[in-house]
Amino acid sequence: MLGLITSLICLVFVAAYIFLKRRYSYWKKLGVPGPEPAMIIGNMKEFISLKFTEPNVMHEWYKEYRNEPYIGYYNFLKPTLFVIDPELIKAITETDFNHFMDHPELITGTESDAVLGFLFNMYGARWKAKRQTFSKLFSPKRLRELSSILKEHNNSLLRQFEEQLKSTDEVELLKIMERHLLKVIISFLYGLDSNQDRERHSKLSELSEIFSRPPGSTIRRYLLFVVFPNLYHKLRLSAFPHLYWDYFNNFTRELLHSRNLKKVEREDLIALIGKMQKEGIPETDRIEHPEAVAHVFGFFIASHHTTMTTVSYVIYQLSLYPQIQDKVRTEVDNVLKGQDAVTYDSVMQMNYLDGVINETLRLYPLLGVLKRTCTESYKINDKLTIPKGMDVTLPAYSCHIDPEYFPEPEKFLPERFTDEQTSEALFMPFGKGPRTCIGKRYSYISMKTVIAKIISEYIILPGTKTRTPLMFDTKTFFITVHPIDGLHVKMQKRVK
Ligand code: HEM
Repeated sequence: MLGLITSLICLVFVAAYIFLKRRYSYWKKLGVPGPEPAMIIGNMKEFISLKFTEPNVMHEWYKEYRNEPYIGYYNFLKPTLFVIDPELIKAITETDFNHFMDHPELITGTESDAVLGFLFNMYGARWKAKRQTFSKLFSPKRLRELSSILKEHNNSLLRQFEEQLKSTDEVELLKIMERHLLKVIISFLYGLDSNQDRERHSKLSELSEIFSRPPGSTIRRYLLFVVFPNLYHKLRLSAFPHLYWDYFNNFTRELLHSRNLKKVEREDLIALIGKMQKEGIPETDRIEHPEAVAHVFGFFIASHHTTMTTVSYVIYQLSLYPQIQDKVRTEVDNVLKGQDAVTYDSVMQMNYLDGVINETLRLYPLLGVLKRTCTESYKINDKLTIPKGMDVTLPAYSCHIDPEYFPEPEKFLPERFTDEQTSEALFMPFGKGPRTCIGKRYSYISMKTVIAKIISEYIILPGTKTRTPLMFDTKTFFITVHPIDGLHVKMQKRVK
C-alpha cells in the first residue's frame, strides 16, 4: 500500500515537472529572448519578495534587452510579452488598438470583487459604451464647475498651511493634499460637501489610504489569485478585501436615494448613474446595482490618490529647483495679474506649468508599466503572432528615462515639453490611445489650480526633512508607490 502511495506521489511530481518544463519552454521554442524563469513563480521572484517595484524590476530587463523589439517572460505560469520597440508600443496602444482593447483581467466575479468592475476593468463592447457615457463627466461645462469647486476650497487649503506653519515652517505635502483634494473629488463626483459630511469624508480618506498601502495579507491573497485564477473562480474565492464592497454598497444606495428625493441640476457621477437605472433604458446602457457600486468606488480610487500624489511631487520638485519655481511664479503672476482667484481660463494659459507637471510625471509616473490583453490574435512578423488572451506589458517608466527619447533623463527640464524639444510619442503617464486615462483633463485643471494658488502665496524650499533621492515603499501592488517618509518641504509666506 505504502509503495502504491509513494509511486502515485512520484507520478504526480513527474507530471507536474513535465507540465512546468513544457510551460516554461514557450518562449524558447519561439526563439523569443527573455529572463530565465524559475519553477512555478516564473519571473515573479522579485515581486514576491516585495523588495522591488514592478517598474524597477522591468527596467532591469529593459536595459538588458534594449536592442530587442520584445522579450518574453512568465507572470507565474502565464507567458507574457514585454514590448520594447517604440513602433510596436504605438501599434498596440493606438494604430492596432482593436487587437488590444482590454486591460488584463483582475477580478474573480465574487460579490466583494464586483467593486473592481469599474471602467478600468470593463471589456470589449461594454467598455466602449460606458467609456462614451462617462466621458460626459468631463465635458467643458463640468470642468468649469470643477474650477468653481477648487476656487471654493482653495482658501481653506491656505488656512491649513497657515495653521500648520504657526508651529513649524515645514509641512508634509501628501497629508495636506490628501485632505484638500478629497474635498474636491467628492464634491465633483458625488455632490457632497465635506463640511456637512465629515463622517463620510474621514471614512473615504481611510479607505483610500488602505487601498494604496494594503496590508501584507491582501497582497498575498491577490498574488495567489494571479497564480491560480481558475481555482479562485471555481471556488468562488474573493481576491479583494470585503471592506470596500461593504462600504460602497451602502454609500451608493444612500447617494442614489437622496438624489431621487432632491431635484439636483448637476450632471455628476450620481446623476449619470441614476439616469442609467431608470425604467426603459435599453439593456446595453442599463447599470444594475453592483455595477453602480463599482463606478462609485472606481472613479474615486482612480482619481484621488493619483492627483494628490502628483501635486505633492510637483511642489516637492519645485522646492529643489528654485529657478524653475521662479519661472512658474512669473507665469502665474502674469496670468493672474493681481487677481486672487485662479479660474478655468487662467489655468488654461499656464503653459510652463504644464511643462513642470509633465516633467514631474515623466520622472514619477504613477503607473510605471501599462498592460493590455490581446483581444484578437496579432501577427508581429513571420516568427511571432500574439495569440488571443495573451497579456502584453509596456514599459512606460523605462521609456521616460531612456536617453534616446528624453536626453539627459536624470535632469529636471520642463522645457522639454514647452519648447517642443522632445517627441511626446513615448510619454505615457496617463496611458496611451483610446484606453488612456479618462480623467486626464480633470487632473491638469485640478493640479494646476492648486499649484498656482500655492506658488503665488508661498516660496517653497527644501527643509530639514526633505529627502533626495526619495526612497519608496515597495509593499504595494495597487496603483502607486509611496515615498517612505512622505514628501516634506519648507514654506515661507511670500511678501508681495
Ligand atoms: C495625475 C493623475 C492621474 C494619473 C497619472 C492617471 C493615470 C492613469 C493611467 C496610466 C491609466 C491607464 C491608462 C492605460 O491603460 O492606457 C488610467 C486609467 C484610468 N483613469 Fe486615471 N490617472 C489620473 C487621474 C485620474 C482621474 C482624476 C480620474 C477620474 C476622475 C481617473 C480615472 C481613470 C479611469 C476610470 C481609468 C480607466 C479608463 C479606461 O479603462 O477606459 N484618473 N489613469
